[in-house]
Amino acid sequence: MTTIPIIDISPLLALHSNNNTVNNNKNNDPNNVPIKQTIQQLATACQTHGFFAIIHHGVNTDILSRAWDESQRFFDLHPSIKTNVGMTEEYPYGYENYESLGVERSILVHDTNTRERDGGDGKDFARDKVEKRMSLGPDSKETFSIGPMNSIQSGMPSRRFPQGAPPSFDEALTDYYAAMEQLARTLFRGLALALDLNDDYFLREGIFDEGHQCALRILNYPELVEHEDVNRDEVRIRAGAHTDYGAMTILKSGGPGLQLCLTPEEDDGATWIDVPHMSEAFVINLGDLMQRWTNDRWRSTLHRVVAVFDKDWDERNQDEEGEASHVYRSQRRQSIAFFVNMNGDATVVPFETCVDKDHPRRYGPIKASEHLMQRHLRSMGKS
Ligand SMILES: O=C(O)CCC(=O)C(=O)O
Ligand SMILES: [Fe+2]
Repeated sequence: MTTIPIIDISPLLALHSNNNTVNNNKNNDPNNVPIKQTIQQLATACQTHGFFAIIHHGVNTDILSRAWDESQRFFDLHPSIKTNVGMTEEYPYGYENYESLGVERSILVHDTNTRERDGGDGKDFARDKVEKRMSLGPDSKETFSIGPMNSIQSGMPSRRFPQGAPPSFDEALTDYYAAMEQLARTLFRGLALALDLNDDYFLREGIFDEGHQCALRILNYPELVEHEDVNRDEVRIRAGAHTDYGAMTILKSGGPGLQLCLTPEEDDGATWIDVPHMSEAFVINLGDLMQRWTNDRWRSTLHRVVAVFDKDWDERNQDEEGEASHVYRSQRRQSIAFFVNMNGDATVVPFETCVDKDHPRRYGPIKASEHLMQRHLRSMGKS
């Protein structure tokens, strides 16, 4: 299959009624025909590519458009406002600016504290530095993330929003986060049934409850402009190839560019296929934790974001006769990723339904938070 399936998840929404339990109502019965079809489509998609698009998901369009518009406005703010909640070791959210050259690495972490510590002169120095790095583009992307609402149960730090950004930004992200939590619960019911488990398997206390560690990240890929003399056969990377760490990711993207890898490794022979952009859909991809949990039956697939160029005129670059030359323009791209992570203390051991004599257990038990930490350290080259 050279594209990802589009799955209508409306039959799953009914599974959510009546205090999250499946009752005898026909629409809520996992054996009814539309639900069975959806479950079958999910099982096939998770096993083939670990990627699928969902439609008829029931997410309120006002929540979507507010989060979208507020994100765009946020990224248009002055760097000194955007960077005032920086990502640090104790606060793994906030603002980051990456260089996307195959490997993602943070090139900018400045927060208010750094500036305050720098004293009077330091303020200007820090701002200068921020702006220099911001103008490093074109191969850059910037992100802002928030963690769970419930810091006590999740054990994660309380949310921080940048001073100077409007309260409507905080509200829009908070509402979007809540809508994604609900969508994650709906999807979890479908995924559990696709694994022959009880529909509330993932939603049990201590596994995915108020103490989960989901993270919401808004992303901005600035516009890229290149001149005709650049080698057009070379792929321009906007987000380097990676797999996501957690259970799954719910992605809303604003344009083409996302690709998934059909081969397990990114090497010279790697085959990349485009994930089609559909404005009304979310793209779901499974993460490493789900691959481990399913004993490698389901896939956490390597993906990346590349620049898609259109030929355009360069009005700024006219010759003596006033003739403009060509440039190649890749539009600014925005996306919102919701990383679905379990409760930190949830123990993950391959499901019984994924282990048999032909598929012996490949992994021992691990706590979800320990798995995330291992993945994080590996990405930083520390393990
Ligand atoms: O921006 C996108 O479309 C994908 C982002 C992504 O894969 C990620 O943040 O993990
Ligand atoms: Fe990703």
